[in-house]
Order: sequence, then C-alpha cells, then structure tokens
Amino acid sequence: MVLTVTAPGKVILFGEHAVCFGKEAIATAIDRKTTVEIDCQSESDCVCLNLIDLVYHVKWPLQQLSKIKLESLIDSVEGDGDGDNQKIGYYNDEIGKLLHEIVLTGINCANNGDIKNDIASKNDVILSAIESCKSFLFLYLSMASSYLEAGKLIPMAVSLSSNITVGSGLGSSSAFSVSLSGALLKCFKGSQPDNELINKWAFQSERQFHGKPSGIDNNIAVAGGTLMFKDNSIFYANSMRLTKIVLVDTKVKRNTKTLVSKTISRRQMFPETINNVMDAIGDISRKAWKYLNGDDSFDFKTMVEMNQCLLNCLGAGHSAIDQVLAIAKKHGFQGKLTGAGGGGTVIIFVEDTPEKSEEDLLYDLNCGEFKAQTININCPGISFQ
Ligand SMILES: Nc1ncnc2c1ncn2[C@@H]1O[C@H](COP(=O)(O)OP(=O)(O)O)[C@@H](O)[C@H]1O
Ligand SMILES: C[C@@](O)(CCOP(=O)(O)O)CC(=O)O
Repeated sequence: MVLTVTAPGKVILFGEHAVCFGKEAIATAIDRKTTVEIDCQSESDCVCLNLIDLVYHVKWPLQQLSKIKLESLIDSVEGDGDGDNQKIGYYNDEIGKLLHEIVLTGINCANNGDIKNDIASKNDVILSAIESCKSFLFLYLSMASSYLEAGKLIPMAVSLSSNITVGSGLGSSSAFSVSLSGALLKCFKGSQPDNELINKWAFQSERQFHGKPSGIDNNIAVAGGTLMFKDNSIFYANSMRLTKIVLVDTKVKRNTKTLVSKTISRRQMFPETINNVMDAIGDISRKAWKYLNGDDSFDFKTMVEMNQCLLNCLGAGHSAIDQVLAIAKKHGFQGKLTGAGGGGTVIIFVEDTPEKSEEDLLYDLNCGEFKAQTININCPGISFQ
C-alpha cells in the first residue's frame, strides 16, 4: 500500500525576516505543492529515498542504520497533542554532524556509487540533495526511536516530487518538511497524526535546513489558508480579500540560511537601526492584516512599497528584484520580494485590476529572462490521500 501526502508552498505577503525577530508576518498558502509517496510495506532491507526533482535516488541498508545509537537523536520529550507522551526529535548542530556521517553510509542508486564521491563533486544540486537526505534521516531515525520498539527499523521506499520552484522563497523546504513529517508519522504511528504533532516535527526538520527558522513556513504549510504569525502565536484570517497573485521567478538562486545570517550580522553592526526597521515592518504587517480582513483605513499599495524598501535596508534586495518591480510599476502595479529575498521570487498584487493590464504585465515580464505567472492563494494545507 502506498501512502500519499501533499503540502503546499507559501508566499509571505508581509513581514519576512522581521518575523525571525518576533515581529508579525503574514503568509498565504499557494496552489503549488510537494507530494510524498511512501511504500512502507516494501520487502527490501533498505530505506530508499528518491528525490525526483533533484534527480537523486539513494538507499541506506537497514543493517548500517541499526548500528546508530538512536537515543542520541532524541534530545527532548514533549507531549504530542494526542494526549499520550511521545518523544519529539530535537535538532542541533551535534546531531547535524552525526547525520552527515549517517548520510555517507548510503548508496547512490543510479550508479551504485559512494555518497562521498557525490559530495566531493561540489555540485550545487547534489549538495542540496544531501541537505534533504539529512532532514529525511533525522525524521526517519528519530521517529523510529520515538515510536518503534528499541532497535527496530522498518524498510520503506519514499519518493518526493514538487511543482514548487526549489530555493526561490516559496517555502519548498517547509513543504518538504511538512509533507514528509506527516507521511512518516502516519507510517510509524499507524494512524493519521494531528496538525500540532506534524508541525513540531516539521519545525525541527526546518532547523536542519535554516538554522533559525521563525516557524511561519511550517505553520502555513500545515494549516493552509492565510495567517498572521508572531512568536508562535497564530491568527487566522476571518475573510481574505485577495485570491490571486503574480509570481515572478527572477531565476537568481539564493539560500535562506545565508540571507538570514546576513540580516543577523547587519543587526549586530547596527542594532538600533535594524531594530527600528524590524519594528516598522511589524507595524506594516499589523496594518496590512487589517486591510486583508476588510478594513480600508490604510492604502495597500503604499504598505507594499514601504515593506519592500525596508527589506532593502536589511540587505534582502537584489538588482533582479528591482528590475521586476520597475516593470510592474510601468504597468501600474506594486510588488515586493517574498521569502528570504536576494533574488528568488517577486510577488505582484493584481487583484481587482483589468484583465488586459494583467496580461500586458505578464507578457512584458515573460519577454525577458524572468518567468511570470498568476497563481491562486489562500489554498488548503497538508492533505492525506
Ligand atoms: N522537491 C524537493 N526535493 C528535494 N529537496 C527539496 C525539495 N524542495 C526543497 N528541498 C530542500 O530545501 C532546500 C531549499 O530551501 P530554502 O533555501 O529555504 O528555499 P525555499 O525558499 O524554497 O524553502 C533545497 O536546497 C533542498 O535541500
Ligand atoms: C526570511 C524568512 O522570514 C522567510 C524565509 O522564507 P523562504 O525560506 O525563503 O521561503 C525566514 C523565516 O521566517 O524563517
């Protein structure tokens, strides 16, 4: 029997980066998703992971994995929201180093080769796949320790694919972490896990990818819809006045962890200045939240423009983002970067505008090196099939 679980990507409408420092941010789920399929009745003596988008297929013999002292992966014990006390894996740098060693015990299924050689190639896509393998093994091994009898592991074949552009600010890592956490929990527990439990595990996997995630990305991928997030408090929209958005892929690759570290070092250099910028972003998010819920007191386009300027102050801008925004402005539209910035994706707000202007905008953007498309937002969260 194959178990299928999907989780959506997201766009952050307001408040990225500032949300890592306890300010408000607003995120909405998009109609792009990651799909995980697990065959947990697999007869093999391995755990196989097929990362279809990264063309990376790897397997780990259970005999190798069973040598690992699994207790070392579990650092904290928490209630799981189902009432009974279950252990939650807790990611830290030490575990990161151990996971790196465990990944190396795998075999590349394409050439029966050694993972060490793959890492030595320094190919960006392969290095990305290795990070994904680390999150996968973290979830698989710590869940085995938490839910199975001591020393027991189960064979499985896991495949993962997505129509979210990887590494472009659309939350591909959180869709990965949430869909995989949901699917693995169902395999290990034998019943559908609740959203709170999925969220806790997915957040730990996000820590493997990002170091210091705010938690907004995994929350929106689990819950779907549109939400405002601040310091782990979540507010859901009563009504959401936006239904669609234009996504523009600048084709500039960036890495969330690097961009978040850049903001942190700017804050260390200019603490008062950057704290004021963060406060200002939080204030815009609160006002934009009112707008999205039907209050017309504040001009939406001005809030979008101000948020973008403040993100530039944090160092999250890029010349490709500026080019996209200039094209949007020429057509009378306002937009901003979304996610960590530094390239990645730009969002342009096109609600309630004539269809012809939106078509002209898309045409102009798609003529050059960018890729633009209109997508639906406020979409459903994790889904078990
Ligand atoms: N479909 C996928 N298959 C394999 N790994 C993925 C996939 N989607 C995301 N990832 C992992 O997440 C990383 C991207 O995370 P990040 O830099 O935060 O970008 P994003 O803004 O898209 O979340 C990738 O480098 C990869 O390790
Ligand atoms: C910059 C940040 O606010 C959003 C990052 O989003 P993404 O990984 O670029 O999709 C970081 C975070 O919230 O953890």
